[in-house]
Amino acid sequence: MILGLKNQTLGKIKSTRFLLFRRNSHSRVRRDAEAEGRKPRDGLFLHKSKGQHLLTNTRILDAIVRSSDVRPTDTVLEIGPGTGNLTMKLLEAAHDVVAVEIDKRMVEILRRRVSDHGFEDKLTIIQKDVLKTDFPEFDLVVANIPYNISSPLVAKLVYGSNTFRSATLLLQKEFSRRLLANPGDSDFNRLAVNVKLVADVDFVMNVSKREFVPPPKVDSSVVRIRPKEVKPGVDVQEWLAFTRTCFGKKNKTLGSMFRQKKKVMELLSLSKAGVMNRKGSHFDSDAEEDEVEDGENHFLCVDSDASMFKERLVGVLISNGFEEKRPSKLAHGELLHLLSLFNQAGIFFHDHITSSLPMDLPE
Ligand SMILES: C[S@@+](CC[C@H](N)C(=O)[O-])C[C@H]1O[C@@H](n2cnc3c(N)ncnc32)[C@H](O)[C@@H]1O
Repeated sequence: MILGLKNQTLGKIKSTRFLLFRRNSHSRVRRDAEAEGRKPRDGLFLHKSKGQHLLTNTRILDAIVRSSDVRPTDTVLEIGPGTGNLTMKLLEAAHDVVAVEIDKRMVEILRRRVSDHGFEDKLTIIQKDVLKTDFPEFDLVVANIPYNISSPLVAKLVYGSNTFRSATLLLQKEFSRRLLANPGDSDFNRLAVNVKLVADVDFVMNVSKREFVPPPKVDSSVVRIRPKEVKPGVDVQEWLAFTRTCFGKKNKTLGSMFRQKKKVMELLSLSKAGVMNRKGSHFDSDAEEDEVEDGENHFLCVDSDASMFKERLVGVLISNGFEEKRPSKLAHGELLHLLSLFNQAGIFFHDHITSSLPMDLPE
C-alpha cells in the first residue's frame, strides 16, 4: 500500500499521480524537493512546509473515527484530508464530510478516490487555506492537521463562531501535552488556560511517528476538544491580552510581574485607550477619564502619573491576596475574578482597537 491507498484504487490513482508528476516535473515544488534531497512518493512530492505526513495505519484511522463518536446524521469537518485516508473512513461513518485542503494536487487525488467509491455526493471539498476560510455549519471536527498551524487552528475552532460537539485532532505530542495541562501542573501555560476557558480537553491516544508516510521527527497524540455549553461572560480580547501578560514570564509571582516598569507603562497606555474606547460600552457609559466614581463597579479612572498607576495596579493584587500567587497555580475562576477586579479599577489589558482574534494562542 502506497500513501495508504487501497490496492483496487491504486491503478486509477496511479495515472493521476503520473500526470501530476509530469506536470510538476519542472515546477518549483520539484526543484525545492530535489534541492532538499527529498524523493517523490509514488510520483508526488510531499511538502514538509504543509505538514504533509500521511497517516497510513488502518487500525489507528479506525480508532480515531471510533473515538470521535461520529453519528450517521453528522456533518464532519476534516482539515487537511491529504490523499483521503481518514476521509474515506469518515465518509463511511458520517452523513457527509466537508474537507478543507490547501494543496490542489491532494484535492485531485481525493476527488478521484472518493468518486471511485461512489461517495462524491457526501463530500464537499474546499480548496483553501483553512485559516482563511469561513466554515459552513458542521457537527464535529475530525482531522490529522498540519502541525505548523495547530495553535491558530485550535484558536479558530474554540473562539470562532461555529457551534460543534467536539474536535478530535491528531496533534504533535508536545503540543497535546501543553493543551492537556491543568492549573497547578508545572507546565500549565497560556495555551491551556485560553483553550480550557471555553472547552474541555481529553487525551485519546498516542500515535508513533512510524505510522506516518513520511515519518515526522516527533510523535503525536490524539486529543478531543469539547466546547463548553456555558461560556464565561468575559470579553474575549481582554481575557486573551490578560493571560498574555500573566503567562508571559514563567513562574513569576503576580506581584513581581506587575511591578515591572515596562509592564506598568504598557498597561498605563492600554488602560487609557481601554477607558476611552469603552465609553458608551457596557463597562461604563458615563465615565470620564481621571474622574473617579466611587460606586461598585464604577472605578474607571486612569492616573496619568505612572507611579500612581503602579500603586493602583499593585494595590489590586495586595488587597485581594494575589500578590504572592503565581498564574500557573490559579484556576480559571480566580483568574477571571482578578481580571474583573483590574477592570473595575480602570485597568485594562486590551485597547479594543486592534483585534487579537482568532490567531492569538501561543505555539
Ligand atoms: C498531516 S497531513 C494529513 C493528511 C491526511 N489527513 C492523512 O491523515 O493522511 C496535513 C494535510 O493538511 C494540508 N494542509 C496544510 N496546510 C493547510 C492549510 N493551511 N489549510 C488546509 N490544508 C492544509 C496538507 O496539504 C496535508 O494534506
